[in-house]
Amino acid sequence: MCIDSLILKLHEVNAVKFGQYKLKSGMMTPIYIDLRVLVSHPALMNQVSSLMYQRVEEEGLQFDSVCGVPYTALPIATIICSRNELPMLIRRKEAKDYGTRRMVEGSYREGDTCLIIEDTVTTGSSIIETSEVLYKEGLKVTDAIVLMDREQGAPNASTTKLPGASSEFIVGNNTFSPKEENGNEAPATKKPCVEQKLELSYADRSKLPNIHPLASKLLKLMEDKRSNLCVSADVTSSQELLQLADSLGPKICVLKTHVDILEDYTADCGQKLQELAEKHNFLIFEDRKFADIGNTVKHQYKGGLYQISSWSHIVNAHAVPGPGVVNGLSAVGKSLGRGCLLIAQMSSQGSLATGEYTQAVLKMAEEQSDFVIGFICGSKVGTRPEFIHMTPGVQMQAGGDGLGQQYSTPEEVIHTKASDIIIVGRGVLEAPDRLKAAESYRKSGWDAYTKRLGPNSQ
Ligand SMILES: O=c1ccn([C@@H]2O[C@H](COP(=O)(O)O)[C@@H](O)[C@H]2O)c(=O)[nH]1
Repeated sequence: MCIDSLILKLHEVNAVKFGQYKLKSGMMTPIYIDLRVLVSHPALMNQVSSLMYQRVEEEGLQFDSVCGVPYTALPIATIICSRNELPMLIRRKEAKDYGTRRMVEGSYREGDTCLIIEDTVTTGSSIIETSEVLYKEGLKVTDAIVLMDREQGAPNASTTKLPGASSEFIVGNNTFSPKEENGNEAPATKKPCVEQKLELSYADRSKLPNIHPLASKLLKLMEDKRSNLCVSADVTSSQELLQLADSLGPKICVLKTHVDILEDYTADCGQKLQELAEKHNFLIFEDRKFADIGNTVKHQYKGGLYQISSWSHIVNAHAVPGPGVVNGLSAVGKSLGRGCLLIAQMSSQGSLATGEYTQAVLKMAEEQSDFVIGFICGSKVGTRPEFIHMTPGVQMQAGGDGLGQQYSTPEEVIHTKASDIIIVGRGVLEAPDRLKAAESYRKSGWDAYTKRLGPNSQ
C-alpha cells in the first residue's frame, strides 16, 4: 500500500479530522490525526502494521524487543510482533500498587535494545517519555518507527533525547506543509511511499507575513552572506573584541558577546561594535541570560555599566522566572526593534532544561512572539518557521571541554538536528588562524544547511 491510498483510507475511517483541535503540546491545529479509531478497522490496522514493519526491514534495524507507545501504538506493536514472532514489551503508564510494580512488562535483560513503535508524533515527547521509562529499566532504545510525523519538532527532539538512540526513521509523510503551519491552505503534494520533507529556505522565512522584523533581517542577511555562523567572542579586552568583529565580520551572521568578561568595557566599545555590525552586516547578540523578575531585568537591560539595550540587537533569557522576564525586557527593547531568544535547552552536561521545561519555554515564546525571535537550543524545538534556532556547543569534532560543555559538529547541528545557526567560540578563538577557522565553520554550517534543503536549494 502506498502513502496516498493509506491517507485516503485513514480519512474514510475518520482518522484524519479537520477543524480546530488542541494538541498535547497545547498548540491548536486545523488537522488532527486520530489513529485510535484504527482498532475498529482490523484490515486497515493490518495494513498500517505491515507498512511500518516493511520500513523496519528496509532499514535493517536490529533490536532485541519492540515496545509500542501506549495506548494507540500498543495494538500496532502487538500485531507487528505477533506476525513476525518478535518479543514485545509493554510500557505501563502508571505502576501497579501491588505485585511487581514494574513499569515495563515482559522478559528482558539489562542492556537489551528496544525498538519503539509510535503512531503520530508532534513534538516527540511521548517517544521520549517511553524511552526514558525503558532506559530506567536498563534497556537501550535504538530506534523509533513512526507512522505520522507532524514535522513540528519531533525528529530533533527524538534524535537528541532518546537515551542511546542512533536514529529515528519516519514512515510516511508530512501532515503539515510549512504553509499550512502558517494557516494558509496548501496541502503538501505527496509522493507515494516516499519520505518527503518540505522546508523553507532562510530567504523564504525572512518574508513570512508574521515574522519579527529583526528575525527577518537576520534570515535575510544569512542568505545574502551565505552564513549561519555566530562567533562567540569570549575575549577579555575591548580591543581584541573589536578586532575580532572587524576581521571575522564578513564571515558571520551574528557576533555573540559576554560583555561582563571584558576587563575594560566603556560605552565607546558598544558604539564601535555597532559600527562594525553595520559595516559587515551582522547582528550583535549579548549572551546575558537574564533570569530575574521583570522589573530587575528591565534595569539590567537598559542601565548599569553596560547599557546592553543600546548596542545589542539580540539578548537572551531563561524562562525560569515566568513570562515577566520577557515582559521586562520587552518594555525596554521592543520600541528599539530588539529581539530576545529564550533558552529552551543548554549544551552543558546534566542541563535541567529538557522535556517539559523545554515545552513550557516554547509555549512562552509563542505567547510573546512580538519580542521573542527564537531559541537557544540543541536542536530545532519550535514549530513556527518564524522562530530562529541558535545552537552553542559546536566544534569540528564532537566531544567536551572537561567542564561540562558538550560539542556537536556543524553537520549534526544544522543537518541532523535542524537548527539554524551554529554558535562557535573556542573552535575559532583557539585556532592558529581565526579567520581561516571561521571560514571553515561558515562553510560547514552552510553546506549542512543546503544539504538539509535538498537538491533544489542552490
Ligand atoms: O547552552 C549554552 C548556552 C550558551 N553557551 C555559550 O556559548 C559559547 C560557547 O563557547 P565554546 O567555546 O564554543 O564552548 C559560550 O559563550 C557559552 O557561554 C553555551 O556554550 N551553551
